[in-house]
Amino acid sequence: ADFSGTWKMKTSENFEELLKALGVSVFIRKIAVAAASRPAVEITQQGESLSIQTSTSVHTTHVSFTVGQSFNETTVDGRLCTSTPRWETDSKISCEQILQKGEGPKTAWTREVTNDGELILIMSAGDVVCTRVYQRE
Ligand SMILES: C=C1C2=C(C[C@@]1(C)C/C=C/C(C)=C/C(=O)O)C(C)(C)CCC2
Repeated sequence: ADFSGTWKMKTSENFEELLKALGVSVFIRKIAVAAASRPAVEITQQGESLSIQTSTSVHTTHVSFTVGQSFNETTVDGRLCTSTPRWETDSKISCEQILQKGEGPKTAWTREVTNDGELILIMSAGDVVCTRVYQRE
């Protein structure tokens, strides 16, 4: 599947609960929830390699990875981790994360392009699951 595109978020569920599960303070959570309510997501994909830029008013992340190869990124609450993305189906990437330092709930994400051209991001922390749906601009 092709993840490339400029994506705007349509719905988000449990984002604040996800940050809470990760121990983010209520003050920072309020900033993150407000900023993350209007993300600009830019994805370019060449074969197995993806580059994902996620911009908000207070924080922009940029990751590049090749499916099947581990890479360093940060968890959604900003902690360094080693991520291992794999194809779960030919249109869904599942990525397990291992914190590089310290302890915390198990985190992971999946990104999937659906048949009707939406992008679904699922982020988990322990048993809390956040679902965000994007549409191409
Ligand atoms: C604004 C965010 C902030 C934080 C994380 C982030 C970056 C959350 C945004 C995530 C998005 C926009 C995900 C997506 O939709 O892919 C921190 C808690 C580190 C600090 C406060 C601001």
